[in-house]
Amino acid sequence: MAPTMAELTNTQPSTDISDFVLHKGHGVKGLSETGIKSLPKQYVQPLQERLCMTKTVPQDSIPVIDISNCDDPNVADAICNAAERWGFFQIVNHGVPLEVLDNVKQATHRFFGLPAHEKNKYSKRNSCSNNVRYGTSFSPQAEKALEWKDYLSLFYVSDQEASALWPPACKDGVLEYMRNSETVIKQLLKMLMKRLSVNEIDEPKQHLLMGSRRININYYPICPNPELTVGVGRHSDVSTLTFLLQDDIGGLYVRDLQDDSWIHVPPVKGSIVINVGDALQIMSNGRYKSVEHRVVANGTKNRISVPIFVNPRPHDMIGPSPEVLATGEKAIYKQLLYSDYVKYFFRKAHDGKATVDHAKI
Ligand SMILES: O=C(O)CCC(=O)C(=O)O
Ligand SMILES: [Fe+2]
Repeated sequence: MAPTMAELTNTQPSTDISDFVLHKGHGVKGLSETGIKSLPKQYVQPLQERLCMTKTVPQDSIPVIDISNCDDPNVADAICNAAERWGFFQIVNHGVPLEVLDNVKQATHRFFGLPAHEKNKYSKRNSCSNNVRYGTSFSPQAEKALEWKDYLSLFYVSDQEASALWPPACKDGVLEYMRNSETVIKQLLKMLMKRLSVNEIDEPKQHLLMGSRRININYYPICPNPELTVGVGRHSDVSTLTFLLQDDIGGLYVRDLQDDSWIHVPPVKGSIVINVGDALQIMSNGRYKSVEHRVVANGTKNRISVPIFVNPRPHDMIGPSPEVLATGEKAIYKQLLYSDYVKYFFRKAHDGKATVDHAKI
């Protein structure tokens, strides 16, 4: 049984908290549910990593784009302009049924609602596959301060593997959401690549752009002293595109490239948040922006999100597209093996744009 608040407080040695959260699999959700009243010290972030509300701009927002008519050149323009200017946008009327979005949110709550010992079957230590991983924070062994988030990360190989290995509590909802997202992901990539003079997405290009997918289900429980920590620290994604469903709580902030402020991404019913990842920034030779973002912790509400990271395959080489360089533009990024790039990202704590800077020539 989970300890009570009196048994598990800030006065406990940090090894007890780590054992409870990390090793026994209670996660920060379990910690939050003990009724803990103050933030354990290992979650206290350095000042510069907390989001200072004076650096947020409440009146600004990223574009919300209606994509019901994908063949309309104005829609493609809006998508490509947003990818260049913001690196982030929301789409509505995208064709993924509301019911599918609701089902995957329910599936997420079902998984995190399981007892710790059930979730812990999928931890790094216990999981029977590297493609299924339950964990907490981002990279606890590399971090000086932990992040207030639990997750289940699922690397998709095939429906058959997913059926055999993914947790029964969530697999159907997650698979349904993945299947339903495929058409719109292809449409978005087609529009984005056209502006880069890639007029046809043939099979090799399709593999490079979306040859592998990872889906995470994230849980950000109620946090004591949310102002002292983060849900997710500043980072950009290593994907080509990220396709993110959030619930109605809010808390995701995006860096405004023009003035360094942070902009909230408000929940819009039925919308999907799309962001450019590092792989697309590299392939576009810097034209599309993989922008830093972060999630704040919340003192009164639990939040979930479900990102699909649309990626190259691990063994693909990524670099600026030949079509982009055909005009004589100078490459600003090296050619890299995608799996090396991803390993570099996961070896360290979240650190803003350091991963993509590492790919510069
Ligand atoms: O929870 C969110 O809204 C964003 C999560 C995120 O940025 C990520 O998982 O990479
Ligand atoms: Fe992200």
